[in-house]
Amino acid sequence: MTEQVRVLIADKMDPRAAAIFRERGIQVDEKSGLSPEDLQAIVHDYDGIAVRSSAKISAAIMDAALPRLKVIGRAGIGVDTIDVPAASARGIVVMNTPFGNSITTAEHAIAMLFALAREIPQADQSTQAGKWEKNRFMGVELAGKTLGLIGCGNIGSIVADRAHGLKMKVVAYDPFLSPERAVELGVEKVELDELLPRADFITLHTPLTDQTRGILSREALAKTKKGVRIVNCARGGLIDEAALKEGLESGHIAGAALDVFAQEPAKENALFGTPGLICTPHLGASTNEAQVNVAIQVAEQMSDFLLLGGITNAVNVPSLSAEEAPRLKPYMALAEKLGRLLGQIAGTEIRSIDIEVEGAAAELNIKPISGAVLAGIMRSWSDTVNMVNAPFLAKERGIGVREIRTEREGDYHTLVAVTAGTDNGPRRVEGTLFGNSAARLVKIFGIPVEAELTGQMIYIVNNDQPGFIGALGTELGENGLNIATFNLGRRKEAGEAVALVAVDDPITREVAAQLRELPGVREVVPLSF
Ligand SMILES: NC(=O)c1ccc[n+]([C@@H]2O[C@H](COP(=O)([O-])OP(=O)(O)OC[C@H]3O[C@@H](n4cnc5c(N)ncnc54)[C@H](O)[C@@H]3O)[C@@H](O)[C@H]2O)c1
Ligand SMILES: O=C(O)CC[C@@H](O)C(=O)O
Repeated sequence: MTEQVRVLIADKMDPRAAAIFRERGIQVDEKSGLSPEDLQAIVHDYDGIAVRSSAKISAAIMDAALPRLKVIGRAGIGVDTIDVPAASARGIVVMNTPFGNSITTAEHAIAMLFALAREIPQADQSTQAGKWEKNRFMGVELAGKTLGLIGCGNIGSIVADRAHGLKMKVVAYDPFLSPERAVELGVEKVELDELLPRADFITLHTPLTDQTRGILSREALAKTKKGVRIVNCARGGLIDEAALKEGLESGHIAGAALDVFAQEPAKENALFGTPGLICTPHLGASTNEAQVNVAIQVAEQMSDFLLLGGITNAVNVPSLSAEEAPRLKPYMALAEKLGRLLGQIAGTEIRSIDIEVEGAAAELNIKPISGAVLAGIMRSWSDTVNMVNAPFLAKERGIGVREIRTEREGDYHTLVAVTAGTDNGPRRVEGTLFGNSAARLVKIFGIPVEAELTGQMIYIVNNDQPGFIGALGTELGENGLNIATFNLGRRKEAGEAVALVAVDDPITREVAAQLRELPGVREVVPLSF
């Protein structure tokens, strides 16, 4: 009986997420606000964890969730609350919902621009305090001003579009923004050192990475125009908060609007109370529309993965749509078996792996096929490997991986071939699908052998000589091993031959040793699939 798929929603999320999981037959628990310790104590029961930005998913939580946890879904964009390298190393897929809250967050940034320009929160507070300080609040217009965008991806480009509507001039610093895209967006692509002194308003829209941490450092802030106003609705950590405070106090910076902070939740912060500062508690994505979007999207994506194997918006593994998944499934099974065979018979350290797809297979997404090959090969070395962590493990071990696609058809309408580069030369196995679904080995180290790779098998290399098959059958029979299938191939008459024999029970070391003693036998490897 297959086990019930279970998902934990570990943060406050729109109820539509839970409804979708249930509709798709997944059992779901909703437990937000748990301490890391409490979360760690319960995660082992779940195949998936869905989060927003409060629940932090550390390596320790993942370890407590293994071996069951397969996917972590982020109902939002930033995955900085999830230890993604740790997830990759453990074979756990991490997915986000990259577009669901972009408009909402861009609108929050624009709202912050207006709030800064007209000191709306301060004026509101003063008015409601009965002060009527009409002369205290003298604002600036946005029209005609220069907006400096740091980061011009999904959200940055929406902000640019809205800023154009407000008649602002937009300059953008983003090393990954192509000149063509900049033209399309109507923004002037500039270096950071040019943006800082030119911008009347600066708004940040980059992820927090080693390159962007402290991008508005003390030195950078010192280069800004006097009277600059700064908005951060991206990530805390992009601005040096102490330097920002000094800039606000000295009057060099006229205002700063922060939705995000270096430490969150920011219940205390040295910046609080500084003149010109406006804060919101990480509300960028908090609209009904955005929360419905990301909740639906994360639940659909996680369900597709857990139920169908489809992978969308994963940040640590190539995508595989729910439509592609059924077509790729038999190929991935074939690829995994070829890898598994090669991993067991390569005989020495593997230094490189070439994965070739030919004919019908060449029309498919090759990444999942190569991931399955690598997982198959490495399963001989590790129980916890899967197609998510296999590419990382290969890289870690210095194994070069190449993917080769050949459109033409050879002897088979579809073929997957895997060549392992070893100190003993290349070791190549080839396989096909019969009837588009039945995985079959068709060649092993250049010798044609047609075999289903299944269950317990023995791989034997021997001299092609009379009497060998009889002797092998007798030896297996005397050890109580029933032969399920027997597949033979030879390089040439009286030359090197191979046998792949499926048996009903596992082959012990002793039996393998006895088989090695048979006349003409060169190599015996027990296999399991
Ligand atoms: N406040 C919120 O609630 C909220 C909501 C949604 C997103 N966010 C955050 O907003 C940020 C932007 O999200 P997005 O969807 O636009 O992401 P995105 O990936 O579409 O865009 C990020 C842009 O930053 C650029 N970039 C990367 N490194 C850079 C560098 N060193 N210097 C300059 N630019 C660099 C990238 O090229 C890319 O164009 C993310 O940090 C995300 O987590 C916050
Ligand atoms: O879930 C939230 O409220 C914040 C989301 C935001 O930080 C994101 O990166 O998408």
